[in-house]
Amino acid sequence: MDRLLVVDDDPLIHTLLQNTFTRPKYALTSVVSAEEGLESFRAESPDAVLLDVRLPDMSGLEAIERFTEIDATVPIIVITANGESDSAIEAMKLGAYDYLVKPLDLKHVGQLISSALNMRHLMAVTVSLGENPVDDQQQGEALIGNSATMREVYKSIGRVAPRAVTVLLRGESGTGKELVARAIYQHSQRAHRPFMAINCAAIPENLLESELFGHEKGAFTSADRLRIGKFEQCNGGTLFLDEVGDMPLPLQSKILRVLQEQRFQRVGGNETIATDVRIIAATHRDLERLVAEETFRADLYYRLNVVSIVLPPLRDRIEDLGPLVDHLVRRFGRELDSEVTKIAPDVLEMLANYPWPGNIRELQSALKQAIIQASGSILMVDHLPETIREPDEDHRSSTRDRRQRDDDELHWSQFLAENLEQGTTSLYADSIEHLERFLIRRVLEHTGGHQSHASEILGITRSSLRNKIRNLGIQIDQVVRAGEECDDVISSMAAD
Ligand SMILES: Nc1ncnc2c1ncn2[C@@H]1O[C@H](COP(=O)(O)OP(=O)(O)OP(=O)(O)O)[C@@H](O)[C@H]1O
Repeated sequence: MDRLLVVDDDPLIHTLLQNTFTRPKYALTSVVSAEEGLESFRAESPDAVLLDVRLPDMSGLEAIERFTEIDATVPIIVITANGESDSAIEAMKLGAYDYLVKPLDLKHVGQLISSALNMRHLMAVTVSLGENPVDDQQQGEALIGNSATMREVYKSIGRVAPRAVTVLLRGESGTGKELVARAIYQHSQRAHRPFMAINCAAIPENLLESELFGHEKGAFTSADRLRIGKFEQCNGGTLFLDEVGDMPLPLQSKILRVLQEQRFQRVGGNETIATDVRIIAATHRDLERLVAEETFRADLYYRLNVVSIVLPPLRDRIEDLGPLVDHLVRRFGRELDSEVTKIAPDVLEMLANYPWPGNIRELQSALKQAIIQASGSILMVDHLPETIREPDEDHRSSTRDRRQRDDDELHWSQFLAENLEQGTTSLYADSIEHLERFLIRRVLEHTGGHQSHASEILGITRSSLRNKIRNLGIQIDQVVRAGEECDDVISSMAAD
């Protein structure tokens, strides 16, 4: 149940909202003054606040400051009268989540409350690491998995979270990048400030710029009022830029400037605005390739890639499948009110043979479908979706294809053709270097960037691996640095 606090001296607003946001989904508390609102805020820790800017005992702006002093992670939606857009903007500069104009449009109110609650959920629901929760009723979310690569991920989270550095999360879709971003935020010194997320691939280019940086009134045809963007609103907090590889080039320059100078201008504005936002970026894209194709700025890539964490695909940490399945079956069993409590042994075997291109998100969906199909307490192979039981040729050959793709990464034919064409006299040495770069990148990917583990697999010393990484100009080594080496990098970044 989500707890909403409404602070407004207008009884009609209370009646309207009380009739709309009802139990069991919402618990709504209504008060008529700022002081009462503050008291209830302290006592009941609501998930979102609707706050009138005109209150009898305190200005709306002062009230926002007082609320955020108590807890800046609770979204505040400001209610204004028509013609009070200036106070609404000031409120947003102070960190209000958004604003509504009276008379209230209930559909809009509902949308705004739902997105504010989503944001609150990202901040407030704790992400624990490497847990295999036995307590079915436990609140919060967990990054499940104790494989070596996931343990490296947890260590990296612990190392980067408290430092004032930008972090790049890499990994296929559904591998848990958003969960990791939240874990970093929750373990950071900014945990008591806002966390906001924006999916750069989901918003059209022109809107994305406004969403991030805001716009001045009249900046473009539909800009009928000034808008505060996420960089201004999230001041002091953490901004999660999901799918950063999909960000259009012009915006990449603006992001680079914020990263370098912590300054930006609203769209259509001249004023330079200072902000203090920690960025956590994520992508499933091959940024190196995008840089080579000139669709991603190399300078932004270097700036983002200093500290990065690679989330391994599920098929490369199949030892985590058992605990994940246990966790998800318990969770969905509970949510779907199902009797299923166990899984037949051949189910796990079948799941382990599937390549999971959609990773954990796909596993969740497959298990949910299976639980819906199941009638007794045991989940059987027949309950699994057909795509898992009888993967088509694409999926069956996925492992083979993956190997093939990796081999393709070497681009042997192209590499040889180009070199022969150029009349090279160092083909042997160049080919070995080409192969070495591929090999080391591949192994580092496998170990989640862990160099000691990679040197063990390669059968070379750690210092030899380090030299090769340096000489070959491999960036992937920044994935997760082992031990004190990582700390050195992070400390120097922190000082940056
Ligand atoms: N290690 C994990 N343990 C438990 N659940 C996980 C784990 N990793 C991911 N999940 C769950 O899988 C789903 C997808 O995770 P998430 O959204 O973090 O992935 P993502 O890498 O950000 O995906 P995308 O690139 O598509 O945005 C979420 O519901 C998340 O809670």
